[in-house]
Amino acid sequence: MADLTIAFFSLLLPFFSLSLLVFLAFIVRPRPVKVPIKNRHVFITGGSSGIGLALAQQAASEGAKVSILARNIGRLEDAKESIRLSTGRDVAIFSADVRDYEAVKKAVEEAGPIDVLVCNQGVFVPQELETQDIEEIKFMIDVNLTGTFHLIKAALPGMKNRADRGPGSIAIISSQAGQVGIYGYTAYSASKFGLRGLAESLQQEVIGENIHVSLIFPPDTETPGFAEENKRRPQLTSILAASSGSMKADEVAKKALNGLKSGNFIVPCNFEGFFLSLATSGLSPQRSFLMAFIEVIAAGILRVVGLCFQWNWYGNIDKFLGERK
Ligand SMILES: NC(=O)C1=CN([C@@H]2O[C@H](COP(=O)(O)OP(=O)(O)OC[C@H]3O[C@@H](n4cnc5c(N)ncnc54)[C@H](OP(=O)(O)O)[C@@H]3O)[C@@H](O)[C@H]2O)C=CC1
Ligand SMILES: CCCCCCCCCCCCCCCC(=O)[C@@H](N)CO
Repeated sequence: MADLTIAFFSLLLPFFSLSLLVFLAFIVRPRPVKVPIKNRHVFITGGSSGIGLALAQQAASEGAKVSILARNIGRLEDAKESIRLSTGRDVAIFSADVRDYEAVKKAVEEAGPIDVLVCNQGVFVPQELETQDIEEIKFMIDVNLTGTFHLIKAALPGMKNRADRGPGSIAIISSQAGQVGIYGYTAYSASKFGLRGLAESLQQEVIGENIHVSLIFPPDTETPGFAEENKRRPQLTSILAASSGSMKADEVAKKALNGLKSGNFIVPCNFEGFFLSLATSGLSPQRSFLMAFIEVIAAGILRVVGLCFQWNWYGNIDKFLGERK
């Protein structure tokens, strides 16, 4: 018996692991790719604040030609000035509301063919569904989800005709609330989960054009938008979201930029996010056979870890509701 156990661990286990690795190396699709940004046109929505502004700053400092889009022209001008001061480079600014398809189309056409489109604009007003206004629910779906449809549809014709024909990228900023539902985020989570369906389907449609889709999943991030959110966030939302800690906008932007340059489909931003992405890998495309290997090996145990998180969250909800009664 002991001999068999030794044989299993010393011979069979390495053999099976190696076979799995080789198998995955052959089958993972799409193939790995690198998306350069130097001297290329990077178009970032929501680029006047928070994560989008940090992205614009970093892309500009890496030598990209950057365009940013948002509604408020004053804040766009401030962003342009601060990027010029910190990087010495000029960014083009476009004022438009992503909910207005014609306005988006006009801005995108004026900006010229895009190599890397970053859909980062987003609004988040957490509240329990029962008390949240229908208008606010639609607002989140319209800006976060429908707005992203508008952008991609407007940008695709130009992207297909991009000057250098090199690998292009469409990067979408989701949220960890787009990987797991969290109390107070019914509308917001729905808008962010929707982006995943959009991204998974879109990747199959644009792979033939050498365009690569990335979905970025940040945890709570210190931004002007987050400061606003905190003024009215349900306490339970904050308690559950704290399971994943918080990051600075610069750190998230760095992860997002590295993720899209590596052509990764799923881009986690922190330690917890890495495990959350493994636990929710589902049927998403995976370019790296090593990551695919980790996903396969970790699947069972991560389901147990995920259930422990749910146990903890429902415990918190129970406690909180008990205290309120
Ligand atoms: N901060 C966080 O905790 C987290 C944020 N995220 C996501 O990251 C993204 C950026 O968030 P963050 O940096 O915090 O946000 P901010 O609120 O700081 O900035 C939002 C940006 O989006 C623009 N924007 C908002 N609405 C529209 C619109 N209708 N049309 C065009 N532009 C618009 C804003 O400009 P203007 O108002 O002038 O239009 C601004 O430039 C969002 O998608 C968010 O969901 C994900 C996880 C965590
Ligand atoms: C199996 C392993 C599990 C690992 C841990 C899971 C932790 C999940 C926490 C989810 C937090 C959601 C924060 C959303 C932030 C956001 O989008 C708002 N600030 C609005 O912008």
